[in-house]
Amino acid sequence: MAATSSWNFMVTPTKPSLSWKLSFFSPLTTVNVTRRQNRTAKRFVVFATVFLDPKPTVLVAEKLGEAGLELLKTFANVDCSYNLDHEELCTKISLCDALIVRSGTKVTREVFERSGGRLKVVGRAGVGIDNVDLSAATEHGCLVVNAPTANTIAAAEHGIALLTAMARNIAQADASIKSGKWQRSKYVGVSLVGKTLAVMGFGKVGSEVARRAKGLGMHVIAHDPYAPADRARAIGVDLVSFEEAISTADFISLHMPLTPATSKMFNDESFSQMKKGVRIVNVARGGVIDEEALVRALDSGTVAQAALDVFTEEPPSKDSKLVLHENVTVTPHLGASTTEAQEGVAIEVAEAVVGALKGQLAATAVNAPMLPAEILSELAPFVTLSEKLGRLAVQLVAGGRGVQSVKVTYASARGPDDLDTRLLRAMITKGLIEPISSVFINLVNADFSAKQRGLRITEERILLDGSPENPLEFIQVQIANVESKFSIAMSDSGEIKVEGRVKDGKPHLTMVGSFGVDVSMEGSLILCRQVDQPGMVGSVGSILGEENVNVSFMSVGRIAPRKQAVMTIGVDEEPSKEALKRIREIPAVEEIVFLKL
Ligand SMILES: NC(=O)c1ccc[n+]([C@@H]2O[C@H](COP(=O)([O-])OP(=O)(O)OC[C@H]3O[C@@H](n4cnc5c(N)ncnc54)[C@H](O)[C@@H]3O)[C@@H](O)[C@H]2O)c1
Ligand SMILES: O=C(O)[C@H](O)COP(=O)(O)O
Repeated sequence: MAATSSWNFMVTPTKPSLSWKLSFFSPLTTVNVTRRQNRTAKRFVVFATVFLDPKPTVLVAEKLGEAGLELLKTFANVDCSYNLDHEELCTKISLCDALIVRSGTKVTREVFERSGGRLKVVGRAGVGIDNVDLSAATEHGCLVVNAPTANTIAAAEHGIALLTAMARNIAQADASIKSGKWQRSKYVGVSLVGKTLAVMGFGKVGSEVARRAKGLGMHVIAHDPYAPADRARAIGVDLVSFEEAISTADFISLHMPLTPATSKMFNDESFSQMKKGVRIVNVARGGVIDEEALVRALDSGTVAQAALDVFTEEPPSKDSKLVLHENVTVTPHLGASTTEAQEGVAIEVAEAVVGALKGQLAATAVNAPMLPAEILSELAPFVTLSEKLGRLAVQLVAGGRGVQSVKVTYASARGPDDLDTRLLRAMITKGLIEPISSVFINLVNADFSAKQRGLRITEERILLDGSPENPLEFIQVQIANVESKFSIAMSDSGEIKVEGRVKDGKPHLTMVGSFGVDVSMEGSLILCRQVDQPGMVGSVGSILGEENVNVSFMSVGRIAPRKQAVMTIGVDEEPSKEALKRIREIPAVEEIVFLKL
């Protein structure tokens, strides 16, 4: 399928509404024309808006590099309004075809609602789209594009800047001398050379931090259950388990995305496993740290110092104990803020926005539709099944050599010429990559993104007898050379294996490892391996009930009565870590895993 084939996000010419828009004179000037004013004026406005100024209007709501602005101006009217409050943004938005922001502007559902359908593209000049309501964007037919690569080096350099500044008390000493003091003995620092740095998350930024830290003479280890071990080895870094990384490091630098699995990953329990006097840098996302637990760890001396660029809430409150702590160095989310990176993201996002306004599908599109409706109708449930199988398989990975080798098996009665698997492969890739990374996958970038991460996807077909009426009988996804958090998920030949089918138009999980199950793949799942005995459904169900987690179904499959069993529980809400811990502590429970579909 061609990348630019018909898709839903197209820009239509400006239509004047009751509030007449004089886009001919100034893109964002609104003039209210009363009904008593003469018809000629109205006709002129309509003519001017639609015919004399066919250019789309782009609202740039946060400072954007000059090169990006120039590029936008070749194609659109550009309005740079950098300090709009939410109401001002909502008021302006109905006059705009595209909006460009960084992380400081909240693009809420209300923004899409009040755009009255005119807003067609939101460009995020950076990686994270936590500030954009993606579901609302998609529901309103608005494409979201980002700039995922241009600020990587800037973020890595900022990580190193914080690491060295923290070790030598630069910020504290600077403040001290400016307040008239000369405190040489108070600000004796620690050396970096020969110390162990644990890089948590070995993706684009993490690997660049590791490379630079090696240059400073540090011993660098990394934890990333999904990164290819050979890529780490190539720059002299060993991939180790979470426990080994945090318990052996003198310095810890965080570079994983904020996901349900990484949220508050650094908490009382993990701080207690760290070396006393450890130093922590965070240029990833504030939410990966339990900030109250970090204050406790700093007060007790478990953590000697922290250097933070990102916070759970930005800006943090003025009386934040963490920010005001004397052993903490802070910057206001400056990781991407270099002249060079901002020029880079400006060009990257401007190209994507202009392309989108022309109706092209950018490789950096975050919520792009995967296929035209006519093809989707037959494959739709298999498309959903593919993504969910990918999501499920990757969430079962615990470590090993990284997610490098994935085999997909399609069982179908249709011959290879009648079944184009490109879309299904792209959806499996989406499912495998998105839960663990800051990259968003669409049909254009799926194969490239997989290759860039060192992920090799091989496909195999099983030709079944029978009627080719159904496109596919089942799809199987296997990840080789990894360990699993749920031992049952390992097949007899040592891969993580999940298999699914479409039943009554809905995706169903039918196999986990070599264990047959049959559950609808909706919401989220808890898989629980246990000794088969009476009362288990009740015990688990009541813990979830007490935690206000709604159960959509529970099913138990077992090898033989009173032997091993697997309970599959569908849940509408995400159980807290505490709830999962309580279930894990039920004596008959052997292992448990929560999977977000
Ligand atoms: N402070 C800033 O201004 C700034 C700038 C750029 C990026 N960032 C942030 O830095 C982070 C990393 O960005 P990136 O571009 O390198 O992303 P990336 O997707 O290239 O890398 C993220 C890595 O984290 C790994 N990972 C996922 N879950 C993990 C887990 N549970 N434990 C350990 N590793 C895990 C992934 O396998 C991947 O290799 C993101 O949160 C991003 O938003 C911040
Ligand atoms: O997600 C990102 O790209 C970084 O966190 C940078 O955000 P910023 O563009 O607001 O500096």
